[in-house]
Amino acid sequence: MASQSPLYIGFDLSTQQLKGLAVNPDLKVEYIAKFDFDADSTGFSIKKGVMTNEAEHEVFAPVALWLQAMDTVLESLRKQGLDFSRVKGISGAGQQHGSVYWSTDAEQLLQHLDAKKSLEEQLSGAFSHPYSPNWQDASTQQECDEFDAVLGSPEQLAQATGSKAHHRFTGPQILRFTRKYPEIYEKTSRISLVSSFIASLFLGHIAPFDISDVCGMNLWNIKQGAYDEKILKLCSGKFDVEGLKTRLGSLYEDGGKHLGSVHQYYRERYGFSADCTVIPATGDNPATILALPLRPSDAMVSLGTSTTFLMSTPSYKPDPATHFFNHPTTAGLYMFMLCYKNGGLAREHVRDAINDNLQDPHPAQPWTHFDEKALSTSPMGQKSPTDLMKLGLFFPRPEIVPNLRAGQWRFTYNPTSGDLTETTSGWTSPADEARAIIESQMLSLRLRSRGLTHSPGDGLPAQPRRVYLVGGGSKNKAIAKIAGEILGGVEGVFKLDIGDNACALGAAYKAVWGIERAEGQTFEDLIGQRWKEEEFVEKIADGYQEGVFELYGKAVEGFEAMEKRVLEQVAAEKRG
Ligand SMILES: Nc1ncnc2c1ncn2[C@@H]1O[C@H](COP(=O)(O)OP(=O)(O)O)[C@@H](O)[C@H]1O
Ligand SMILES: O=C(CO)[C@@H](O)[C@H](O)COP(=O)(O)O
Repeated sequence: MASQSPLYIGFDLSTQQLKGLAVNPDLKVEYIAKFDFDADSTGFSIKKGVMTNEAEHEVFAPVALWLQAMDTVLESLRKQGLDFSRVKGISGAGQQHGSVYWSTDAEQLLQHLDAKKSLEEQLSGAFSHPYSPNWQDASTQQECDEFDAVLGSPEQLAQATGSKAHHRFTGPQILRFTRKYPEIYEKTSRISLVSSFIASLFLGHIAPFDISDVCGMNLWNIKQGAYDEKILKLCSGKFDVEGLKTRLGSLYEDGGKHLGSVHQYYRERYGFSADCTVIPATGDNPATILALPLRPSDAMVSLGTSTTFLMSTPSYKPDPATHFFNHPTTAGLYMFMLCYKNGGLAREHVRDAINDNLQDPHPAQPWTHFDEKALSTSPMGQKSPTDLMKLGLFFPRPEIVPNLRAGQWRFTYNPTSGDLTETTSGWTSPADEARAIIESQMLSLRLRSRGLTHSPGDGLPAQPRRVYLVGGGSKNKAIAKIAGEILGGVEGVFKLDIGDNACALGAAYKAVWGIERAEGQTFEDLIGQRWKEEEFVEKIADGYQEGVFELYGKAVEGFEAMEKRVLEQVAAEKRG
């Protein structure tokens, strides 16, 4: 009977919520539950899932919040009627780079979980530090400078680890931790990523890192398939390098590795069966590319709190401006990524300003006015082809690409003469900014991904075959339309049937593959065979449109010049 078929659970522990969903072997979602950190938690002074210490540019999240979320999501799945004895595999997706610091009691506490108590009640003593640095943290400039120098240059660090040093990457974060909290570091038995933290909860002991998510630490030499000794030496600070190695632990190449059975706690408390196996949880972005059998010519744009641009590719071409990770399931493939801090929250700032300006601060549909403004403004704000283009950067938080302080900059650009002027004249704020912020974000993606796209033939310009939108913002048709105009996509812009749950879905598919694969069968092969295109994806906007795509090609040149100008200005400010 279909209702007795196995189930596979995928969790997504992201910035603003925990989601858990269960799929059957046909890849169909049967159950889904969500815990919104701000709306549903009790006892934490968080905003948008995090806490901040502005003075030191720190952003962090309480680990106990995630335990409360896990208790609640499991309970909610049970209340929906999920029969946990059907679950054969569990995997997860964690916000990338965040680190969890386990106490010396952690293994004991995890091993002896008491089914009568919640996780939150009994794991408070399992952490040497109650907080996990969040990917939005910008406190590690000094450590990043040291990481960028350790192999000679940022280029060489990128060549070895897939990325130059970034504030949020776990290596620089650990080095700062050894300096800010040396006594706590000494009392830390193990360090997990958010992904391996999820797996640890279900295994009842501390799980190894995942082969893809480990690439978000600036510690793993991707080509050598090992930690880089020189970098580990730097990262251990004044402590010994062997101690750091113990805290990090070893890992498996195989993303479908059977880590062990679900812990007794879950069998007693929820009715899981002993043959439910834990498969390594990965990062939220690597999990997102597992939500469909992605082809190397496709692009995914994840419109979550961060905006990320993802491609699966056989080529390893590291560059300080981008990221390469091991592919989460398939040896020989890599994940290419761009990541922006100013994604969803930056768009919300413009949305709120527009709503306030219309004296409708809380409309029933919060995005209606934003969408209407975005769609009624012409591309680049040009009413006629001879008008100047409007270009801007909208960064309420310090940005990663390019590495710039928080701020807003507005320009006009003459695509014929190349004249670029910093001015607000001609701008109607905030109305013009709805289209301008989407254009700004998409132009940056097009600028930085052009080396990886190819012509689809018929004399067409280089562009993706398809653009898939996922994450909270993928519900927005105005964003989808403008994304298609700028990024192209010969077949169009698509959304997954459950677009804002893509990373939980990718994690669940990873569990399906980990358990059901035949000897040597790849993820793409297994998921490809079960994938039902017409049921799982929906075309939401046109992609390549002749004329508009080329107009935005000119805008990309202006955008590149604008970023260069702003970077020079900000560098001059710093010099005083
Ligand atoms: N209709 C919409 N239009 C545009 N953005 C939206 C819409 N609905 C939700 N969002 C955005 O989605 C973001 C959350 O996305 P989600 O993928 O759930 O987040 P995360 O995984 O980072 O926790 C919010 O910041 C919000 O701005
Ligand atoms: O830092 C990165 C990727 O490098 C972020 O993408 C985090 O992985 C958090 O993602 P969301 O919470 O926005 O999904």
